[in-house]
Amino acid sequence: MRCEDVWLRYHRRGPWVLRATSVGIGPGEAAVVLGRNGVGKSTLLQLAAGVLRPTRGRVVDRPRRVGWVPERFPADQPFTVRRYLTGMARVAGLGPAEAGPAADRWVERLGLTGFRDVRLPELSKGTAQKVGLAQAMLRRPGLLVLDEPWEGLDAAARELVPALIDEVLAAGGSVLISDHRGETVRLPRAARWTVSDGTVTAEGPSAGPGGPLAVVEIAVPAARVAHAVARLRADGHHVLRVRSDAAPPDAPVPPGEHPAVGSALAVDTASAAGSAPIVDSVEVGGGSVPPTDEQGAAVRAAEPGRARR
Ligand SMILES: Nc1ncnc2c1ncn2[C@@H]1O[C@H](COP(=O)(O)OP(=O)(O)OP(=O)(O)O)[C@@H](O)[C@H]1O
Repeated sequence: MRCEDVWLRYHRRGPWVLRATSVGIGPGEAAVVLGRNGVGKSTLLQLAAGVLRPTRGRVVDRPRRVGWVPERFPADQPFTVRRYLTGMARVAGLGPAEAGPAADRWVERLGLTGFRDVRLPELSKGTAQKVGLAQAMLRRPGLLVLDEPWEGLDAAARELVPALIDEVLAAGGSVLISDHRGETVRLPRAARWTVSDGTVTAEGPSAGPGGPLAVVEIAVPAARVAHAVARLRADGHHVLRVRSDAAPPDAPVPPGEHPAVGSALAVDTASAAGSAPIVDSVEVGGGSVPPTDEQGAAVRAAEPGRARR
């Protein structure tokens, strides 16, 4: 998605909120929109999402599927959570047989099970915000636009936001996100777009010390996945995906293989220069590696330029 010389004002003779704005993000990239209150962050996000049209200029290369989570989810609609999400899944193009299960999946994932049959106007702000997140993810978006997504969320849901972002990025989507609480320190690889006086200054994502990045695949016991992911994130790594590829419990484990039952695919995307990612696989599973070694192996392998020797 690219904004090309975009100008916006809300009224014909009103002040320009954005002037001559040219910024963009590509597949697998994220940008955090920063700036003081009222400076135009939401306006920029709405232009990117296609909710607003530029007064001048244009927005190009916007993916077909955009997930848009506004700062305040408009909960004044007379539907239950499940009915609303099922309807939104249909709007997003899912068939009648897929829409209900997709809604149910996201109800569960966002901890909304107890609110399934509650009408939207009766939800608290934070719960409504979760419904907003769910509707944006019903079909994985090519561009996910999140306006202050952490606002009003409880701790469990706040933890989920970076995971959703990672999923969109890992699938080759783009993410644009505004944040005045500084929560996006959790997204160290995101570009920073600062809005000030009607203009947007973009600073590219940091390649980190040592330049090119590596993707490291690690295997951990299923019971330790959450712990391993949390520690990798706390160390500033970018967890791309968690998958479960367990052998059936009774299946024999071939000699020399670890009986690992869960794995996390960490850590980083390819370098900004567009070179292919270096992929290395480090097995630390099987329950025989103490936590410190497990973490050490993952982090060592994630260091730029050291993944393949
Ligand atoms: N629908 C609207 N009609 C008229 N003016 C608007 C409208 N929406 C926003 N504005 C004005 O545009 C400017 C930018 O607003 P915007 O909501 O984009 O800022 P923001 O940086 O997201 O603010 P905040 O951090 O408080 O959410 C503000 O002066 C605001 O009053």
